[in-house]
Amino acid sequence: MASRGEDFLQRRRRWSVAATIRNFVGGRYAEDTAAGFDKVSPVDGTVTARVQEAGQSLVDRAVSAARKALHGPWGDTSVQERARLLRRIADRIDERADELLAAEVSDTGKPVSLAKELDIARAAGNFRAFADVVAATGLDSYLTEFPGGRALNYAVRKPLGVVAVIVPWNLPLLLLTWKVAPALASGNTVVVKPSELTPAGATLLAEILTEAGVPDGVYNVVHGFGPGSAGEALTSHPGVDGITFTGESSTGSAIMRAAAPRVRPVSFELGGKNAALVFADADLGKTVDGLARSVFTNTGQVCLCTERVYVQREVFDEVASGLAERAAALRPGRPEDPATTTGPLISLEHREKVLSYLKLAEQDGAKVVAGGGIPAMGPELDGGAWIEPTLWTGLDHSSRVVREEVFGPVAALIPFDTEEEAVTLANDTDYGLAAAVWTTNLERGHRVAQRMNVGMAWVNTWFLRDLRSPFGGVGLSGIGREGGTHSLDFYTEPTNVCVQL
Ligand SMILES: NC(=O)C1=CN([C@@H]2O[C@H](COP(=O)(O)OP(=O)(O)OC[C@H]3O[C@@H](n4cnc5c(N)ncnc54)[C@H](O)[C@@H]3O)[C@@H](O)[C@H]2O)C=CC1
Ligand SMILES: O=C(O)/C=C/C=C(\O)C(=O)O
Repeated sequence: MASRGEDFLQRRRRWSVAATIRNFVGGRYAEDTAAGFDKVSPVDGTVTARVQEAGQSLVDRAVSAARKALHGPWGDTSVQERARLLRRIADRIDERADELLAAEVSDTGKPVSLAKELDIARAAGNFRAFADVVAATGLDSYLTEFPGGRALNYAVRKPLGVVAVIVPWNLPLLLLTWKVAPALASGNTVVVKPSELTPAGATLLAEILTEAGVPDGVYNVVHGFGPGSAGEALTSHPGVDGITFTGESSTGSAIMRAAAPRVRPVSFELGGKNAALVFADADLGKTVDGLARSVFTNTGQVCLCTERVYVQREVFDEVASGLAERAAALRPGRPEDPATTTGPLISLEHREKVLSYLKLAEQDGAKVVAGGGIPAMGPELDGGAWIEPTLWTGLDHSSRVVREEVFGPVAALIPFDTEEEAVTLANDTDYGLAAAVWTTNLERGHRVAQRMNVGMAWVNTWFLRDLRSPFGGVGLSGIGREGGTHSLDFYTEPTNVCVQL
């Protein structure tokens, strides 16, 4: 085992990320592993770190450490103690926000301004929100009357146990803490497998949790890939009691198969092909602002991003040209440059996927009204995964571009005539994560939002979050809900006690 002190010192260098990113097991960095892989910057294609890949034996050790911690003093902590601990973690995140920011930016290449406002703020916010939720939430109790007697029924929550947390690369710290905070609030221990593309933040969080007083073995990190690597070893591990996952729908299916033999609970937040519905009565200025945010935020790499924009015919041209202007105004560049308003895609491999849809759109007869290719970034940045924000009109609803999740800064704009037609088009998808309705007619806003076959529908806004609300999707977009007490429902098992009086 490497000493904890050495690593802390190494990692305290502001704005730089340690050259070696290691696994964290039982409260310590694990010894060097035989296998490893490079972390490549999406900004310029340079190698920024070497990541130690966990094999089966290290995953075994991580799960054992988590099990041992569950049966140690952590298992006896009260809800109030855990709520206090979560608040200390949030405070420590604030104190080390610059280092987390450096890790997030190095992981993803996203603009510093975005990472600061969205990801780092939410990391602390997630711990505070679940401290509040767990402290305030009780369970049902009933006085049960029956002929000749009465009984008291009440339920107590117990932690699920050892939870595997598998997260993707698009909002790595936000999504990790969104799962780790309620898992710890509920008294579980976790083994985290961050995306192989974004390993730094989860590792730094291990130090922060340890400093805040999280006992050894409660939070473990194993690095690696999915199939044949740490991801598969973890999700198929018999010592894991539940799996929470965010990522692609097909990965969700693979994880479900891994969970099936022992019938373990899963919570899945998967992909989306989210629609925006713009009615002619919408405030078009605000709508185009909102649409631009919903299509282009994080270079379109948020599961909630809009990729289908249905616009009532009489305002179609105005909305299309307004949104195209917004696309053209986005400034790609280095994350730390204050003028930068958009980052690269996560990797050259992901850019290949997005480019394949750009090509397909043209083959399917799309008119490209913005972007459509790779921007010239200059010799320093041309090795990065840059892509132009892209908008299409003229695509048929049957095109794969309109039906499949692209996960980039792209959208197809499609006209409609009636509310009924808009609702039918928006719901004509295998996914069902999010939708946004843009109208000044609030009656219509409520009506249409409620008819959306999704987990989350916004009216005149997008990605406005209350962390107590249910978050998740239907169809290919997921199983279950997280957020507020919905998270506690996943991360705990209630035991009902019935006492005859
Ligand atoms: N929230 C969303 O909707 C997201 C969607 N995507 C989409 O998924 C595509 C692929 O991106 P990936 O990063 O490869 O997403 P992914 O779903 O394959 O990976 C997400 C996480 O799951 C792990 N994983 C993959 N296969 C696994 C397996 N069989 N068992 C256990 N863990 C496994 C990965 O290592 C990573 O930590 C992207 O091009 C994008 O379109 C990616 C990230 C998030
Ligand atoms: O919890 C949130 O506010 C955001 C979640 C976003 C995703 O799940 C995603 O992009 O995968």
